[in-house]
Amino acid sequence: MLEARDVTVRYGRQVVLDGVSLTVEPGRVTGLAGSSGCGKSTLARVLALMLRPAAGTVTVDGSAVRRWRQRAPRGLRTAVALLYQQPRLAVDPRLTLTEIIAEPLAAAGRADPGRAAALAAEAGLTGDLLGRRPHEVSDGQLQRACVARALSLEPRYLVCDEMTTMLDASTQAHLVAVVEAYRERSGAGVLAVSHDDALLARWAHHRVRLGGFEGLED
Ligand SMILES: Nc1ncnc2c1ncn2[C@@H]1O[C@H](COP(=O)(O)OP(=O)(O)OP(=O)(O)O)[C@@H](O)[C@H]1O
Repeated sequence: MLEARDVTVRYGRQVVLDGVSLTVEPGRVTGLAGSSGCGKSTLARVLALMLRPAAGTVTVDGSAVRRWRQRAPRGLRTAVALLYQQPRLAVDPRLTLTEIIAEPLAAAGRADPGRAAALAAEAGLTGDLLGRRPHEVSDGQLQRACVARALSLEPRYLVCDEMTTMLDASTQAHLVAVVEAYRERSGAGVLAVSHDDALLARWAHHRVRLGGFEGLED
């Protein structure tokens, strides 16, 4: 289980999360909804070990997180993958899509071009796109590469923060299907953050609304 308990986050004097708790179970999709600015992305970053909360705890399959971002132990860092709304902010613009997808495997000393190619194909990237750099592809194509990259180290949890919000309906459906296929074969848990209630109604096993109705689930 990926769990945030009593998490508080402040930006300066603004309290963005005040004692919030949320769990993501293996093999299940938790939907996180809530109005704009209520702190969904902040909670997503805390759960992806990218942001240290001012108070509260995060545990990954029972291991308490004590160090964050690059200081977190590799085993914990790679257990949770984060997908953002804007893929252009998440990639090195100098790399080709193949290099972007292969990067985590190479960094882990497990370079495997065949696996990177298979992930790219599963994410719907055709061969002609793989040698291109981010500025030569669309947002949807770049997000496909980010999804392939996120799956490369077989994370136990995926945090999808408005992963498909900017994309057309068919790309959205395909990327959700790729994440779902991965979840079903790996047993990974998914946190799907979205302001799109219709998407969460289709995708999530249960939904949590942040802000005002904290803890209310359906
Ligand atoms: N790095 C930051 N520094 C200061 N304030 C921030 C920072 N990041 C977010 N905030 C503020 O914290 C609040 C919560 O932001 P957050 O992005 O977590 O909300 P959200 O629910 O994901 O919103 P949206 O649905 O619009 O993406 C907002 O008021 C935002 O302005």
